Amino acid sequence: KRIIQVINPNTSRAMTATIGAAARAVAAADTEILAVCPGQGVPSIEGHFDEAIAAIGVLEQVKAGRAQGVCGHVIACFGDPGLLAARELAQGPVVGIAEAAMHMATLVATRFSIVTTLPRTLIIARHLLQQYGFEHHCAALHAIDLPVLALEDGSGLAQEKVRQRCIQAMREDGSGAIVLGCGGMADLAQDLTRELGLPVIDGVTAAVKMVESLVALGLGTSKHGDLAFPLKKNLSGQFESLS
Ligand SMILES: NC(=O)NC1=NC(=O)NC1=O
Repeated sequence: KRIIQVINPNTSRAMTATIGAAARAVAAADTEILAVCPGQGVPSIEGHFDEAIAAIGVLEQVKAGRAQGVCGHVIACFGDPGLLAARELAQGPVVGIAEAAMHMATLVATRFSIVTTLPRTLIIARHLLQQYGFEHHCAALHAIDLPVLALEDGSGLAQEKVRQRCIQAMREDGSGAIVLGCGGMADLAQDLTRELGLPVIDGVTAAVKMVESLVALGLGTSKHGDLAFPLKKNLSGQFESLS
């Protein structure tokens, strides 16, 4: 059995459970999913400040996962917080859910739309599109204008807003696929794909299958160059455990 660590970078246990369940639903029979979140940090990630805080928890979880012998890691927040830093720490592959969903969307459609949570996180998705080279593949970005944790409040309001936004995007954007822009939306993709009749892609499940593929191909994070293990130095205070 191989173990894939799926890290929810925020501290919401309910969202960690949603993410873990989505990952397990697609994992191969010989893949065990270890769904985790930081013990301390930020309850939801909705901006640059939250991402900076969450990145430390991601690194701590990657280090813990390595000690537990996981074969790869998923960063299950649509900002892919701490992705490159995590790759320096990791031996196995590290895949963020934004990059995973975007890559998958480009394989099934010439252009895709993104539906995410708060408008202030749209710039983060735009930055990732530029960083990953997908800005010409993304036709439009939309926000449901609800906070991330509205997805876990049990009312179904956020889920209905996501559905409405996806229907609008399908009608107006000229996109062939839609990317769900939050780890907490992971359980919506299959039903929306079926109802709307176009690929609605969740990054958690996409990332799990990409990590399985990378591991199957013997591809871990390259340690040749800038993703080599961090330079040895004395980290102080709360960062000592990351040495
Ligand atoms: N755009 C987002 O909603 N990003 C996210 N914040 C979280 O806390 N989890 C996400 O996926």
